[in-house]
Amino acid sequence: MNHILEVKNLTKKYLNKTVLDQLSLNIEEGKIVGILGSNGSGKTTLIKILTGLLRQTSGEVLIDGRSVGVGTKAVVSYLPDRNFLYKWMKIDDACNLYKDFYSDFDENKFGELLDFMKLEKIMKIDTLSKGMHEKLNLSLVLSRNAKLYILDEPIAGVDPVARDQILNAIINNFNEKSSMIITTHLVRDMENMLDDVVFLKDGNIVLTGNAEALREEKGMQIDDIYKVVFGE
Ligand SMILES: Nc1ncnc2c1ncn2[C@@H]1O[C@H](COP(=O)(O)OP(=O)(O)OP(=O)(O)O)[C@@H](O)[C@H]1O
Repeated sequence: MNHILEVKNLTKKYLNKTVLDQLSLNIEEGKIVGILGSNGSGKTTLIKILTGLLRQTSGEVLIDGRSVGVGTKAVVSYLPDRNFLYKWMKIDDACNLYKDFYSDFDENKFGELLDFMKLEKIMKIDTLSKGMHEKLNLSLVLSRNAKLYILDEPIAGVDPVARDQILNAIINNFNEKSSMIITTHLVRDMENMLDDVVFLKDGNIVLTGNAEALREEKGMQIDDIYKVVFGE
């Protein structure tokens, strides 16, 4: 069994505050893994370390067998939890930016995803609604032929119809030779697409496993387990 991601004893401190505490985690190739946690549990901090935007205080992260750096950034396609495109752009400019930046960007796939999302290349970024922004960002990220996709809160703040469309796009475009990490606290909407789940609480993994096995073991949906773990 190959691991696309290996995290060993990962700790991140901001001054004296420990945000990730000796975290260890392996993710197998071909899996969609949900990192589930309430606000402030450390999800975005973990993702930023995996994508090289933040440096850990201690511990090791290997992606596809390599430490985080230029090499791993080339094989990771990352959807941040905020908009990353310039307001003056049209969707077509965003497409060209991605094409220039990432050799694995598939323009045809991007065109198909835009059609699916009912977006057009002539649209200006600053006229898009929040849901349309999320759909565009996701279309760009999914159009790369990456080994690992990391989606930070892909459906936060979008309406239920847009949510379904986004989830369908993720499921339909997931290539089983790649792997995906999705952070969310909207567990009910996402649990059916997750192979494995990791519950992150105050910087610690408090529960992890195969989603189906956990449902059987606990006799509950992952969403209900989440409510028990996080006391909602
Ligand atoms: N630059 C920083 N300096 C100090 N503390 C920080 C910094 N960034 C994050 N934190 C703290 O680290 C903790 C974890 O934050 P993080 O953003 O990783 O959580 P999260 O699980 O992604 O939460 P959310 O769901 O709200 O995005 C929080 O308590 C936050 O206040």
